[in-house]
Amino acid sequence: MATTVRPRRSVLYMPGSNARALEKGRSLPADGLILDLEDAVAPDAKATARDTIATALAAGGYGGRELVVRVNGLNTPWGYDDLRMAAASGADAVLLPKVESADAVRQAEAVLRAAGAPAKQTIWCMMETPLGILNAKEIAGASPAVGALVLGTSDLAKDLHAAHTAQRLPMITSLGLCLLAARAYGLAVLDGVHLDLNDDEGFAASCRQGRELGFDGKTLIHPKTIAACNAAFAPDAEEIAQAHRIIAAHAEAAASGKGVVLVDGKLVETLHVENARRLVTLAEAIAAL
Ligand SMILES: CC(C)(COP(=O)(O)OP(=O)(O)OC[C@H]1O[C@@H](n2cnc3c(N)ncnc32)[C@H](O)[C@@H]1OP(=O)(O)O)[C@@H](O)C(=O)NCCC(=O)NCCSC(=O)C[C@H](O)C(=O)O
Ligand SMILES: [Mg+2]
Repeated sequence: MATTVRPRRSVLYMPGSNARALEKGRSLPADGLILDLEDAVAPDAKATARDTIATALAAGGYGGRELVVRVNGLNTPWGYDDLRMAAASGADAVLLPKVESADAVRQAEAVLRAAGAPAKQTIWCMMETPLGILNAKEIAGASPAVGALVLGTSDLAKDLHAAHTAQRLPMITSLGLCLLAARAYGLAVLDGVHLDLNDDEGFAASCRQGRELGFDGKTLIHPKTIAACNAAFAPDAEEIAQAHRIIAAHAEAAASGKGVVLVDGKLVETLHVENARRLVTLAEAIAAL
């Protein structure tokens, strides 16, 4: 199954009610920006924030950053208007909050398409309730329009009555189920936010853990965390060099009729070459940003 190679190392939430943040997003080194209408925006500010986001996206200037609008749910007074604005906004994707079923995805998709959303606009799903996590597979496969699963570990911890711990053990089952569902359907998958902005060490550890688990990147709440996140989710120079060694050694072995070869003492088969190619492609995409 094809896996995305678009870099999504760092994806920053920006409250739609904060015009300064939306302006700042044009120059921040995040791979993606989530222009938020949901939890970061107070009820009284929702309608104004919707207009602010529409105006900011129409003005452009965001370069190659992937632009995502997080809407309110269709069970709220704002959901339909949010989806209609997002459909016409030029955003690359629309992020649905608290998704719990394939039907919820299809209902939102119908509203988007009726409002003229372009076919290339994808749907991202917040995975942040116990029922949503249990239905991760049906949500991931709900429609070809689904492009990514995004972990909402704050809402999830609340609903699970779980603690935010350094090792994130209370989250591991949910993270794993979402990763399985995303990879099974060839989707991108992004880790949740780290809430403590004074905890650089804990943030770095959660990035490392997220990458080791297989996440494409992490969602963020503050610009000061972007650089560390980008570094954590990018292959480093040694990984890239090793990937090239694997590709070259396997090609040489194949030319002499062998299917396997040792590189740095480790067995290399076709599957390792596929992984090495994915890594090199990602590194090239990052370098091209
Ligand atoms: C957390 C904040 C409220 C802190 O804001 P502030 O006090 O303004 O921070 P600073 O003074 O340190 O800001 C320095 C400059 O950076 C800009 N800034 C800050 N945050 C952002 C941002 N997110 N995007 C863009 N720019 C930002 C400030 O404007 C300052 O700029 P300058 O004027 O040039 O000095 C704030 O960071 C914030 O609001 N963060 C986002 C919060 C948010 O979106 N929360 C909702 C998403 S998280 C979530 O819901 C996850 C999920 O659903 C779940 O359940 O887990
Ligand atoms: Mg949430």
